[in-house]
Amino acid sequence: MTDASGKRQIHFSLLSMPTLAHNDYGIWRHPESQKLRFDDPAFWAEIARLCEESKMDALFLADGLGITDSFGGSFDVSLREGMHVPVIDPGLVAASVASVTAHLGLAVTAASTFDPPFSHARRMATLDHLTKGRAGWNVVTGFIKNAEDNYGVPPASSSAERYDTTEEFMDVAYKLWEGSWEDDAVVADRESGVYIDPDKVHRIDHVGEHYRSSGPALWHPSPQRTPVIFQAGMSERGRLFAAKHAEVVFTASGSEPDTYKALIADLRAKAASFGRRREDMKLLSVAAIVTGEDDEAARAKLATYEKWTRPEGYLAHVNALNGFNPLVHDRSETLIDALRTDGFKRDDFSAYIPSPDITVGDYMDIFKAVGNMPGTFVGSPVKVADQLEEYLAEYDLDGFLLRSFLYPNSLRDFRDYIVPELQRRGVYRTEYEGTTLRENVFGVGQKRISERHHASSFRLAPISA
Ligand SMILES: Cc1cc2nc3c(=O)[nH]c(=O)nc-3n(C[C@H](O)[C@H](O)[C@H](O)COP(=O)(O)O)c2cc1C
Repeated sequence: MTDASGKRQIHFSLLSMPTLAHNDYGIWRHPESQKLRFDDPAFWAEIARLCEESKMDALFLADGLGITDSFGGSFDVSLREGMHVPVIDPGLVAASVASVTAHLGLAVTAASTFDPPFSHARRMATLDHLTKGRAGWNVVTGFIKNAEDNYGVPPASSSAERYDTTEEFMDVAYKLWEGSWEDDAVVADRESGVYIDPDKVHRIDHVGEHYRSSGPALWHPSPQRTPVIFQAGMSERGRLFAAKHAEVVFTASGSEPDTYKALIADLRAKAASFGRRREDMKLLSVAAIVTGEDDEAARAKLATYEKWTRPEGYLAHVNALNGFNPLVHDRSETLIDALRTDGFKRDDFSAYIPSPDITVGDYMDIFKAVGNMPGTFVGSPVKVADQLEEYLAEYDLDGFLLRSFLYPNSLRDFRDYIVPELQRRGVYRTEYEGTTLRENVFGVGQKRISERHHASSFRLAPISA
């Protein structure tokens, strides 16, 4: 999106998780950290308000439905580090901040693998109602073995198979959101006493390979109907899925520049092959900002974050995503050799591995010096704003999914230092444009999913804006 002067507008959402440690391992021990309160609604109210005061598109909440046993086949590292455990239900956390915010989108991660589409579609519609159109859904297919065991679902034979099943899950959900109730089904006519016009509510009668659902949807259409779809597919199949379904795609900026550029170009090309336009899909890159009054203040903050960081959590987290365990290799081995020994193909390590040319030891050290992690911007507001603008232009991105090191201080720094600087440059909103999440991502008037999106093929009739 550009403003009247044609400047590329930057989008931000906060990447968080209702757990102790997500992308901030060990920093909960910082004397000013409030992260131990991750189960306190007052904590989330403060975080949500800070996001809204910073005019972010959304608070994005990650989730995982099992404990990872990344290292050594036990839960010990995850438990010791509080790495995504305990984790409370992000959908309920999102609902708890609905009434303390008025503009902020609330994007919730939910896996397609464990719940039937009907109950998921109902929960998202409820969130969209409670927020008056600010719900988002981060579609994940679930990759944690313990989650499959918890839910008693048979393990998928491959990630591609999970995506295939998820395709059908999406269609059932779209049918329920878009194709069950007509816009004017609720008449609420006091005179006749009729609340719903029965002719305007329809069964969906879905019978597929994996799911059956008759409908009608049990809920009336919410402001956005389909929530804004977020997704982070990185594999070939995952990118194809993102290109078809995602309205906001976020990518981890962990690769070599050329690989990362190719990944972004590929996502855009794949989206075009589904008949979607450049502006129909926003691409965000995961980033972290450490800032203060000047460079020196920012560096001093970074030093305290690094003092408290525990790399074990990062290593276990990344391992859970990419399956690579550096601890079984010699520190002097080059990363590319280690990856090849472990059976990785070049394509597999595009996302979470900064450069295959470094050694295994260098790789592990990145997670100690968190300031050196890819996508980390450290410095004065002017320096960081320069870097953010350059980064977006260089990689053809639309914005950032921000990690926060120190809760809530890093968010206050973003609000107080970076937001005014970007606004001064005319590249960041000073007020929310619309009332729904989709409008704030795509522009006023775009409450409903685009007619170029696959979901719209399930619509019953022309929909009033
Ligand atoms: C920033 C970011 C956040 C993610 N959050 C979650 C999450 O909360 N839950 C989850 O199961 N997967 C999450 N993922 C994993 C992705 O959904 C996806 O599985 C991963 O990027 C690998 O892509 P692939 O499935 O195409 O192999 C996240 C990925 C990224 C880059």
